Amino acid sequence: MPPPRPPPTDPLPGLDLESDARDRVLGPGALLLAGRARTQAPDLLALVAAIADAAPFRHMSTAGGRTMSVAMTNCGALGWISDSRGYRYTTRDPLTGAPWPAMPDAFSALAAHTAAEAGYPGFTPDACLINRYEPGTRLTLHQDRNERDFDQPIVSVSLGLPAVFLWGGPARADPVRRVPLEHGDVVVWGGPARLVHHGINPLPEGSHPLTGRARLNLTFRRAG
Ligand SMILES: O=C(O)CCC(=O)C(=O)O
Ligand SMILES: [Fe+2]
Repeated sequence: MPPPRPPPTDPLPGLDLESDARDRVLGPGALLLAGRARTQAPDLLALVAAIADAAPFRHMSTAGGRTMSVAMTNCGALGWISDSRGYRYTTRDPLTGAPWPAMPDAFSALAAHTAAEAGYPGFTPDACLINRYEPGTRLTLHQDRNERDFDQPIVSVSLGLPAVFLWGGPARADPVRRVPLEHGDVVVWGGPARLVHHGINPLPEGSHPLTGRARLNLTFRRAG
């Protein structure tokens, strides 16, 4: 049975406001909010498809000359890119020369709401990186550090195939925990956790009713 509709006065219709048994504190400043985007997922995925029509998924290259296995695009005022000159944020899509597609209201509302639930009120993202993983694709351990203000948290939304999130520490050599992420899960990290190393294990083979052989991840940031 579908979940009951929120009353019409709900300012954020469609959001899953309930806590979940899989909710988990990953460490000081970092929370897994399980399933918070599940109800909205079909709408989010339709918005991703519209964004990818204007700004196609592409495999970016690194300064070292490698091609990233994760396919990426962006929406919002700023988009994260990597090329032979390194990592940075741009206002335009280098592939098309056009500004990145606008961030849909449903995206910013979800990010703001889940950030507030995790203890970061007033989060207004200006960048949403959209990652697409296929089975075998991984994201090696890294810190998100191309943003101006590390006081702003990161909000990360998982859609489609499940994945194992690697959650380390501020130092690269810190022990790494394996955190299963499912469709609709939201991870928020900031404050003392803002520069924790994290990554995604190679995606296992599988097929999801909404995304097929893929996992989509939305990473919301205040970049500028
Ligand atoms: O796919 C994920 O869950 C993590 C993505 C990530 O860490 C990033 O894009 O910087
Ligand atoms: Fe990251």
